[in-house]
Amino acid sequence: MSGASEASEAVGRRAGSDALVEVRNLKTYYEGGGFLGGDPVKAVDGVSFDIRRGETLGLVGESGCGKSTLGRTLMRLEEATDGEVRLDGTDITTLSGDDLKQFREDVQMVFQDPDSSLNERMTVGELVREPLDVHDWKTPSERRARVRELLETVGLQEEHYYRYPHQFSGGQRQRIGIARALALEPDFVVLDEPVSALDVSVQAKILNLLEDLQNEFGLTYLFIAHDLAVVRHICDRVAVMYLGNIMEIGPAEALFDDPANPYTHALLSSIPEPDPTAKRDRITLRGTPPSPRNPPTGCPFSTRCPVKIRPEGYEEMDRGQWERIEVFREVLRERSRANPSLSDRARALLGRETHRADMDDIVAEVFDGHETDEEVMRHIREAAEYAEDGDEDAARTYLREEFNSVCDHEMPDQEAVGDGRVSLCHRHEPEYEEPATVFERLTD
Ligand SMILES: Nc1ncnc2c1ncn2[C@@H]1O[C@H](COP(=O)(O)OP(=O)(O)OP(=O)(O)O)[C@@H](O)[C@H]1O
Repeated sequence: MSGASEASEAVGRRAGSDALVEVRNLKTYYEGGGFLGGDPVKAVDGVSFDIRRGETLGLVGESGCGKSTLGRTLMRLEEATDGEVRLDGTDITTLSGDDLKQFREDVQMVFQDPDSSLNERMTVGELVREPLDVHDWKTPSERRARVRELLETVGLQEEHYYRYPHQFSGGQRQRIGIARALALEPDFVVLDEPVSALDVSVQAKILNLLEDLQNEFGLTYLFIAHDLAVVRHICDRVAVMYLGNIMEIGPAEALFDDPANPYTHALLSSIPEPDPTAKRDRITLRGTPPSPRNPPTGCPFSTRCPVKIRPEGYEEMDRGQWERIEVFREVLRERSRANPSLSDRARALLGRETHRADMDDIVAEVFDGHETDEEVMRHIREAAEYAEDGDEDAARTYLREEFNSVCDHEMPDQEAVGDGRVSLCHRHEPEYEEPATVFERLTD
């Protein structure tokens, strides 16, 4: 069995058999557009998880990590590149004809921005009735009655039927969006940032409504959000996404109280602490995520991980020095990814110097004013020379070999880490220290 399918089996066993949605090794790539094509954007890059009947699974992560793409793939609004999505046991990635039509009744999506998802020229009644019309649901008079019932269910009044969306507040417009989503009595609803565009006071009302509706109709939710406080409040379990991968998934309380994965740790560390006297390990995340066109070969988080496993001989090096080496490697990665401008290429062809940042300047920028071991500086200069000669690949390979870490070149397995949680990190393997232990040392 391959590593990926073993992980999938493990995820399935842990989630039990009450899963409504089962996702296995799902990938959604956007083909490189433009004249020259290029590498695809690996927006979702091999995720496996279950969503149990009647639960709310939160999906969190920084902007661009693939949350919406994952949600849209589960809805068949994007085509999966590989892997499986089963809804109630049926793989939906290959459905067509009547089966696809039935699927479109069973699943619905609520969007962040009610303004852009509601046609301003339709009345509220027409908007809520539209899905019923499209699916030829029962008779016209039954549809009208259903719309009235739905308006009441989401807290709108019957007289709103003939009004237009622009006559409503943001919260009311989101209620219209929710009524539309519920029209065909779905089992599974993807809520994509459903309250992010609303005032805080309105957010709470919409969240309560969503909870009430879930209890009343036995709905299963995937709740996509960047606001971790909202997620903690409303979700039973949470999945933390980074660069197209799920880094950690598990019950909300356990995951928030005692994050197992270094990325979860760093993400939670960015939430302001309500009690300023409370002790919380603060870790600032350096840099930005790598491009999903060109993700790291090993662990997706390896280029920014504060507790990355270090090679022999570097374990005891102080944090600042190790971080500067990591920053220098990051600069080289960025430099080799950045396309030289046309004029730079022309100058290079003519044998003239280009305007790309001089390597000596970069080395000085990163290392000057800090104490660095002689031996480390020798390696840095050697790599800088390769880069200066235009061979960035050789520079990167040189540094990779010297500062080699398992995190750089091997994808970790999904490991069970207690309390029903699964986390993607080499540090859960027995020969390494757990992330929490290293974090504690770093923040002492
Ligand atoms: N239609 C598309 N074509 C090409 N690339 C896309 C497309 N849609 C999204 N992407 C890219 O895929 C990656 C994941 O995007 P996605 O919108 O799924 O992330 P997200 O986590 O939902 O972000 P946000 O929180 O900002 O909405 C990003 O790099 C994005 O630029």
